[in-house]
Amino acid sequence: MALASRARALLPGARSWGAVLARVTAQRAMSHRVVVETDAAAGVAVMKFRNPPVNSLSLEMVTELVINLEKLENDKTVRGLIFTSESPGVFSSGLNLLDMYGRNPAHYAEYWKAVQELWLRLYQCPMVTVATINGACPAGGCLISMTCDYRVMADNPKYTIGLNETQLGIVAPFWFKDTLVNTIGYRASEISLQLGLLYPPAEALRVGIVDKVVPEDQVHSAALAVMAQWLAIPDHARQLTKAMLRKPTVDNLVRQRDADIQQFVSFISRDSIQKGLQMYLQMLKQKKA
Ligand SMILES: CC/C=C\C/C=C\C/C=C\C=C\CC(=O)SCCNC(=O)CCNC(=O)[C@H](O)C(C)(C)COP(=O)(O)OP(=O)(O)OC[C@H]1O[C@@H](n2cnc3c(N)ncnc32)[C@H](O)[C@@H]1OP(=O)(O)O
Repeated sequence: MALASRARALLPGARSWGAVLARVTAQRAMSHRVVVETDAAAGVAVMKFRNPPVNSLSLEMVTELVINLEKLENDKTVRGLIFTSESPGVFSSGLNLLDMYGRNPAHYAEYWKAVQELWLRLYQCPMVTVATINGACPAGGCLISMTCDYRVMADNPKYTIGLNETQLGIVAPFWFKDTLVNTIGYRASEISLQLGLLYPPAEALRVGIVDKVVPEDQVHSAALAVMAQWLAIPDHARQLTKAMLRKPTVDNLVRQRDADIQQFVSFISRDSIQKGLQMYLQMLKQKKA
């Protein structure tokens, strides 16, 4: 029931329960953009991103993430959750530019509501969450990892992490900013967010946007070791502490969710922003060529 209501909230175009379930089932049947492997004995699940080519957070991917998260939260045997990319090289390229470019306002609103839902769920997740950053991690990818309790990054100078929105000519929403400030502090956020900085591992560790940098072949074992340390703490004490620390930031978005959606739709629909996104997409294509 809870799953269906979540799906209905995320898929407002669907008119009935049947339509909601048919749409979700169809999405699932088409592909699994998220793969979940659970070690019941250890009480740990690993959620792997599988949305080629670059794990962009498309509407479908975001919806699958939310549905899988809700399932895991309802599974009382799972106490810890690790996020990683199934294919090393790109953890996540962030929000899907094609969900923010050349679409209509209804689509932008639906997309933004889903992205909000994902952040709200992740930031308040009662499980211990660890991001195993085994590839590039810009913008929305960085946001996902910053919602986790701990971040382990592979020591590969090709991989960078940060909120680079300004480099695309867009403005990170206030709750992205809040998450960054909570992670690295105010002054570092002023520099990081205005310049749209992407940090390679050593700098990422120095600024505190990740907590540990390890050789690439040890990134998964390091994440498991961190998880074991966190799972040694009694759940109820850790969960209440996490909720207490994060509640003001969560409340800030919950209070103004609809206004935030409207602001996003009006901002992203501007000709100048659409033009900027078009140029950025072209730049990505040219870089490839
Ligand atoms: C006043 C304010 C009010 C409200 C706030 C309003 C608005 C705020 C809005 C939005 C916030 C957005 C946050 C985001 O997450 S935006 C996304 C930012 N992401 C990036 O900048 C990353 C871009 N990508 C890359 O840098 C690279 O692709 C890479 C390092 C991740 C991987 O490099 P590779 O060399 O391995 O791969 P590529 O050849 O570059 O890419 C392959 C393929 O994938 C396409 N692509 C890449 N990233 C994205 C993406 N995020 N979304 C969609 N598609 C993407 C790329 O174009 C290539 O496509 P083709 O194969 O050429 O078709």
